[in-house]
Amino acid sequence: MRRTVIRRRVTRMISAFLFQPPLPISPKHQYSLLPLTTTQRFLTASHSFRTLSTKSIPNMQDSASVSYLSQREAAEIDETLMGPLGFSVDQLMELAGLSVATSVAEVYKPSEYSRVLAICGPGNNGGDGLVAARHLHHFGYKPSICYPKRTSKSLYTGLVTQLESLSVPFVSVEDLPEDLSEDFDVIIDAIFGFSFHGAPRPPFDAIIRRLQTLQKRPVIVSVDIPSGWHVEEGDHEGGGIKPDMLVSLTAPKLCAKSFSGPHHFLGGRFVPPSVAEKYKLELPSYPGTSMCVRIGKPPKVDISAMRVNYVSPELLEDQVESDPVLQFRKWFDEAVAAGLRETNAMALSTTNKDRKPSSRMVLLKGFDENGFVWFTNYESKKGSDLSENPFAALLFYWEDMNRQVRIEGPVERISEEESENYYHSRPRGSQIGAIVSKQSSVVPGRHVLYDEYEELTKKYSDGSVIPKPKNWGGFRLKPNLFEFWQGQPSRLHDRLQYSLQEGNPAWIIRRLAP
Ligand SMILES: NC(=O)C1=CN([C@@H]2O[C@H](COP(=O)(O)OP(=O)(O)OC[C@H]3O[C@@H](n4cnc5c(N)ncnc54)[C@H](OP(=O)(O)O)[C@@H]3O)[C@@H](O)[C@H]2O)[C@@H](O)CC1
Ligand SMILES: Cc1cc2nc3c(=O)[nH]c(=O)nc-3n(C[C@H](O)[C@H](O)[C@H](O)COP(=O)(O)O)c2cc1C
Ligand SMILES: Cc1ncc(COP(=O)(O)O)c(C=O)c1O
Ligand SMILES: [K+]
Repeated sequence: MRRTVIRRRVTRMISAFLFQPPLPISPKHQYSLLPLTTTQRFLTASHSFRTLSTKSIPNMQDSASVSYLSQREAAEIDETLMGPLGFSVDQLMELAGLSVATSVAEVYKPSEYSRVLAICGPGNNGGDGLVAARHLHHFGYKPSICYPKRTSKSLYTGLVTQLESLSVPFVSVEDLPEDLSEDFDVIIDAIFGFSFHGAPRPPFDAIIRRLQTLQKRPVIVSVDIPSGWHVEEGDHEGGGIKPDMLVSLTAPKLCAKSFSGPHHFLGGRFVPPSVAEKYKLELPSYPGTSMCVRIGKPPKVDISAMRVNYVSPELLEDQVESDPVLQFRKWFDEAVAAGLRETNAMALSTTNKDRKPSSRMVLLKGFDENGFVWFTNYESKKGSDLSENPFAALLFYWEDMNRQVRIEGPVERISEEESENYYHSRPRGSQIGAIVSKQSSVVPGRHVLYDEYEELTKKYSDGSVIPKPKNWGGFRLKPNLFEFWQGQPSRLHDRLQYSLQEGNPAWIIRRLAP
């Protein structure tokens, strides 16, 4: 009985919130937003063995636009989340701080940027900084905290205790080193958030002045608002801090429009659709299980300076299998166990009769001592290359494991029966796709494929057998050469090559110079 009354009251509160007119957000507050680029994925690559990153590339729909909030809207959303929508401040702060920590980890790897100073202000922005520091500690960074104006609320004393229990040092303003660049790689600016107003008061005024003079290092990561900036007008007087990274929470505030640093991220993956609808919020979708998403323009990168230093266990002659197929099995299984996506994706290189090479990705569908099998259209470019020159090279790159495998050898078609069996094991849509696609031929437009696909889908909607096109089937490459490559520091990689000599079934293992 009581529960029904409460439920009714909550329902009323939520609908009151939903039907209240939203504050207008003008179209000029919509800015463009780009999906995660290959470059960013490259930059986020770590330096040793990793397990699967759950990140995926956001689709193009995400790149429409992003809305900006006024100070009033930000405060109103905050109240709504913690009122009718049932969140507690602790929860939001935890998620906000985690978003900040994951954004930092996306761009600044602990191997290069381990020494973090979180400067925390008196409000919730400061609380976000304390939470972020705790997560960064667990991510492998070495955070220190400067928290000059503490509050006695249990949420904050709890956050301080948690950090102290991790032996995270607290530094007073007076004890901060003269030259911040000597002791720190990253500064988390968690001084003021969206409730900042007026001019900064001591001791934060002096701290902000010090941040204004920083050059390249340490980098500044501002939480929600670059401290000292006007929440809506930004750095309106000029000369404010120039953060390298801004992590906007919930949605960017108007000041973020004048942020010109290289890394703008959005965090706070907790906005329910009702809030987004009411405030007409255009927000990007968060990729996979990520707590943050890059917004704004992609960073300018110096391509010539892009490199990853591989660190891996050594690959030694006496540790590998004498049979390369077994060695491949071992690495393949390890890549699968590490959760890599499409472990069976491989580059297939062929040449035509004029010795012109061409490469494309295909999926490995089976391998054993008889060879490595993939499926395709026999009348495709690769199919015609292989009929002109029945030799090919396969290449696997398991990036997260710093491993590459090369396989070369003659190629032949598999039996019709094998191809039939495999074809009918595929999803029916892909079977129809194979009929529709005269692979590698010119198509006047997507609609041509789609129309035929629709037609055939109808035709086979009764569940009857979809006949395999004659020109679709498998190839098998019988290896006569393997190379197992393991990335190592200073480009001194391990390369173990397996080759066969005429008339001798035993594989010869040789180390090649990297
Ligand atoms: N969904 C959300 O919205 C979420 C919001 N979250 C976070 O909360 C932040 C907003 O927090 P907040 O409201 O506590 O305000 P914030 O700006 O941290 O500090 C206010 C303090 O600063 C002080 N102060 C103000 N001006 C000053 C000055 N000139 N010089 C000196 N002091 C000044 C002010 O004192 P007062 O002036 O009131 O005496 C008060 O003590 C938001 O930006 C985001 O980071 C996330 O945690 C979760 C999700
Ligand atoms: C990861 C990945 C896997 C692919 N797997 C296959 C495959 O197994 N068979 C296939 O015919 N095409 C596959 N494709 C498409 C090919 O890369 C290629 O576009 C197509 O086969 C036409 O190549 P061609 O014109 O050189 O013959 C795959 C593409 C990618 C990116
Ligand atoms: C054109 C084409 N054919 C075949 C395949 C292999 O698909 P399946 O795994 O269904 O055999 C792919 C995979 O990407 C493909 O793109
Ligand atoms: K801040």
